[in-house]
Amino acid sequence: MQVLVIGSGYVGLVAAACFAEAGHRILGVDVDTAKVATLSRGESPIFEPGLDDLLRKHLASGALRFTTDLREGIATADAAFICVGTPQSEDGSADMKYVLAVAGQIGQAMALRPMEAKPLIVVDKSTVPVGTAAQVHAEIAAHTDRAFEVVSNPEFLREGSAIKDFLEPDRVVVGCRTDHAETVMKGLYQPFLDRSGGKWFRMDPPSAELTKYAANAMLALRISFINEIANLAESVGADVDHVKVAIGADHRIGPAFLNPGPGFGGSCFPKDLQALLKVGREHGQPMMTLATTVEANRHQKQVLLRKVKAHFGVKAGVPGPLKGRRFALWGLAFKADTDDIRESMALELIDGLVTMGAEVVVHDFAAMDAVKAKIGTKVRYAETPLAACEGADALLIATEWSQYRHADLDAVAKALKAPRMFDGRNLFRPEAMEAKGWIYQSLGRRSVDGATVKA
Ligand SMILES: NC(=O)C1=CN([C@@H]2O[C@H](COP(=O)(O)OP(=O)(O)OC[C@H]3O[C@@H](n4cnc5c(N)ncnc54)[C@H](O)[C@@H]3O)[C@@H](O)[C@H]2O)C=CC1
Ligand SMILES: O=C(O)[C@H]1O[C@H](OP(=O)(O)OP(=O)(O)OC[C@H]2O[C@@H](n3ccc(=O)[nH]c3=O)[C@H](O)[C@@H]2O)[C@H](O)[C@@H](O)[C@@H]1O
Repeated sequence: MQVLVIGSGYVGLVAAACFAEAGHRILGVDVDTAKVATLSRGESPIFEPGLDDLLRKHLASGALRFTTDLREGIATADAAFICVGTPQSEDGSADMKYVLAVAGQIGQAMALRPMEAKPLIVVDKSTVPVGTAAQVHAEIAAHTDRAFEVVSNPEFLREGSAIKDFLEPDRVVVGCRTDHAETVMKGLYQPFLDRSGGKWFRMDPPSAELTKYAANAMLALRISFINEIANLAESVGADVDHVKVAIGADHRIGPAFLNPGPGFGGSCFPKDLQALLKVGREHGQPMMTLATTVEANRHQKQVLLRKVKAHFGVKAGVPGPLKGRRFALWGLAFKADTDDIRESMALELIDGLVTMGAEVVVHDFAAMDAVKAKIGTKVRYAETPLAACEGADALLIATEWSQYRHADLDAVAKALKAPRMFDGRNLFRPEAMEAKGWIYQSLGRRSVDGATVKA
């Protein structure tokens, strides 16, 4: 099949590369000329494991090409995927201006399609509020009398494992009204479902649109829940590692996605929660669990800072004890295996520490450039995890890069002024740290220096 993928960000690039891998001919489109030039040279503008290889492979084979002009591919395309951003507007709702702009461009370009061509399947893959398929339909129809159908096909990939998630999906959700649309979509996705044994769900477009928000909201809620259990575990002398494994063994709960952390971030959970809250308000259906999840996450994003302040004896409004101290910070991305720092808790931590007069030396395996571009010389940047620790009063861990888990802790202890760690990802076990003589605080387990801090 011939497919246009409009928007070459995390979702569009991964979709383009994976559809090319499945044997389709893909034209990737982006308004950003620099990005298109980079991509056309076979370089990925984002860090995503496995993406570079697929891009290079299919640029070389000719299955994949990039352009700034969607008109180049519209005449012969079977489907056009809209994968542009839907950022948060000031009132919390999803900003639809990029999606609707693309719909308008598709509408205008439709004149290039032969009258007798099969209906173009226009696919909303961006995360969009319920009713968007109808809006996109109206926008395209305003410009053309050629046949098309708008389909909702939300994307569930995670950054850092995006290629695998796309090639081996748990499920594919397609909101469509006709069998032709379902046939085209199945033609694209069946190879992936064959590989993963994933499920196919056909439904109406509004249900597909709501499915996406419901999935992200449920996951966000789950994380906030385990974070609260972790905070409570510290206060009552329980160990969240035991609790999460035991509750996860109930098949109704399941073991995945139950790791306490320093608050969820990223480009999607925070904005999608706000968008769903807004939809609820608009329809007189307050989403109370979600409002609480947002609050709980705001609180959780301060968890490491609270622990540091308590440990060093910062009293309310008197930041003195942190003035002049140096902290090593491992991890800047909102999670491991990505360069994405959108809504990353590490940035809030840096802010808090610097405001109180501390110096922060940071390290990350992929997100240093993004942080440099955002906050410049507010922090110092270290080439290696160990270098970040030289002369620091403590090591803070915000991102769970596996390399950190395998670091030489004896060398790290030597580099620090004192072997002191605040671990926001529970990379190590308290007993092991105790045996090595560390002062160690983590989430939902006992503190090794005995100074358990209320979260
Ligand atoms: N990042 C993720 O992990 C996931 C994102 N999503 C959703 O997918 C959508 C896209 O997200 P990302 O890929 O992260 O966004 P992104 O911001 O990385 O990429 C969007 C791309 O669209 C391009 N663009 C904007 N207007 C355009 C136009 N008129 N024509 C062509 N290109 C245009 C931008 O230049 C940019 O390269 C959002 O709605 C997001 O919520 C869904 C699942 C996962
Ligand atoms: O709509 C989206 O954009 C995507 O949002 C999330 O994917 P992503 O944001 O890439 O990352 P996740 O792995 O879900 O992590 C989100 C946040 O939750 C945190 N998290 C995750 C899992 C966990 O057990 N504990 C935890 O604190 C992560 O550290 C991170 O800050 C969803 O998992 C994807 O299914 C969805 O497609």
